[in-house]
Amino acid sequence: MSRLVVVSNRIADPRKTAAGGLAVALAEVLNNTGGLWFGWSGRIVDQTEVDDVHVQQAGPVKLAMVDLSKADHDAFYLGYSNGVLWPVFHYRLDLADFDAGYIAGYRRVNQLFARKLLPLLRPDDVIWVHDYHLIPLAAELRALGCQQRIGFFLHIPLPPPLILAAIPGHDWLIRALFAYDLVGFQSEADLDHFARYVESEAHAQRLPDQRWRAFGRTVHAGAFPIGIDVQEFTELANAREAVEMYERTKREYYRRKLLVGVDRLDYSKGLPQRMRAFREFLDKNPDLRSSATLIQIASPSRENVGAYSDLLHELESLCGSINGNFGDLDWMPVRYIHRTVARARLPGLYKASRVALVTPLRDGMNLVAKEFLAAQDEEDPGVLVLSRFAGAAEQLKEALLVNPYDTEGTAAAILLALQMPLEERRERHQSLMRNVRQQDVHWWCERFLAALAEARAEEKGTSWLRL
Ligand SMILES: O=P(O)(O)OC[C@H]1O[C@H](O[C@H]2O[C@H](CO)[C@@H](O)[C@H](O)[C@H]2O)[C@H](O)[C@@H](O)[C@@H]1O
Ligand SMILES: O=c1ccn([C@@H]2O[C@H](COP(=O)(O)OP(=O)(O)O)[C@@H](O)[C@H]2O)c(=O)[nH]1
Repeated sequence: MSRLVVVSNRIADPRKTAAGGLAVALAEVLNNTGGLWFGWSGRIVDQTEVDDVHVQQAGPVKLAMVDLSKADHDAFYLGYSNGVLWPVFHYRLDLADFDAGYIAGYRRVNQLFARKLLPLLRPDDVIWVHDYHLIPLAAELRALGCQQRIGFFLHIPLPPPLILAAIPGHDWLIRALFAYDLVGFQSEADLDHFARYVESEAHAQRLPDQRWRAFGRTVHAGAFPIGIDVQEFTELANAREAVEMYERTKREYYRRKLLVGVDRLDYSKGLPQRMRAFREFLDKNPDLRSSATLIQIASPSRENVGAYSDLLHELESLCGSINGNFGDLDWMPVRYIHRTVARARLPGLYKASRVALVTPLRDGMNLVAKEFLAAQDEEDPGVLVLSRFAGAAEQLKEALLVNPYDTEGTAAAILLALQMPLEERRERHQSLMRNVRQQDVHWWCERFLAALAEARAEEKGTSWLRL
């Protein structure tokens, strides 16, 4: 069996449960193959100290990490990855900062990753690169002579061709994808955008079996929706921290029906739109006012990127005005928490809630939607209100699907969710859980790696790949 090499910007120690489902799923394959996980250490150091690779053993898995200088981190992570690619890939051209200096930092860090990874590779390794930070990595590796099989998975959406084409140098970026043997997306919609882009902008030829040929190379592409580790999450739900959280929340809110939202504080998550919909619901349903409370966890994220601090102020002001206008001495409609809540406690909060509001304006997948479902008591389950623009909506069709831009429509769905009879809640939850269980993170991992094993690198030439 070939050794698996995973490359991602962030690395999580796969032995720690707090690391999450992705780390657990990757840990399983990495453990079985004595694999290697390569990425950024999370440390910012002086330019003169950048050269070292820190290697650490985590059970049978080797973690290899590089540090970044402040200039590289700012241009690569804050600048190009999160100031250009993140907003554009989430359809937010208005928030993109096309500073010409960022791309050089993005290329520099991808070249650094390639240079540092190459000596650690073995001839029969299979390499799996994750996410938008590392799109040109395979091309950089190929330029250094790397012949191994390389797959890429994009965790965020891929927008339609004309949005993608607004990125200066978009052709360079997408051409770099042809250095991979397999490119995976979260949804059929993303795959369709890829096909349309490469056929119209790069004049790629569509071949049978989801293969596209351009720039003298053939790439396989497919939709591989990511799931959660249901067993790991169930164990987390039965552990002390989650049980305590459940009991405390139930005790504190025994007179209320709880709605819950758990998101990074990110403009893609539709938080102001969600608050406006909740305000509309309160406004239209005065009789239900004091019986519904929304707990919104907004976990701090990318605070050095301008668009994120604007969002923070907008959200704080909305929550303040809702509580000011609708609250009473014994009831606050919104409990807004601008802090990261430990993953171990979340199942307790989900289980204590009657409704989850997962209403992003765009989302690659959204794992919170699946975690909420997995944490429910199947005899008395809560209801998932889900944006039709989350990748998860392609799979979770029995949720209450909403358009988050439609304030009245979302407010109506909140009412429906709060009043849904037990029988219907059970039926919906049962069919949703069939999907969550079947298409879990192990299914995702196995399908991607099986497709990568089958994907034949049809050309070994590398000269054109010099980006
Ligand atoms: O590393 P950060 O900048 O702090 O951001 C955290 C992660 O956010 C993104 O998550 C995406 O992947 C999820 C799993 O596939 C998916 O459910 C979600 O819809 C996506 O937004 C990002 O893609 C990761 O690289 C970041 O580490
Ligand atoms: O305060 C928080 C907020 C989120 N999460 C976890 O972070 C992940 C968020 O993943 P999702 O796919 O929903 O969105 P992303 O943040 O990756 O865009 C989920 O596993 C959540 O349980 C957490 O542990 N604590």
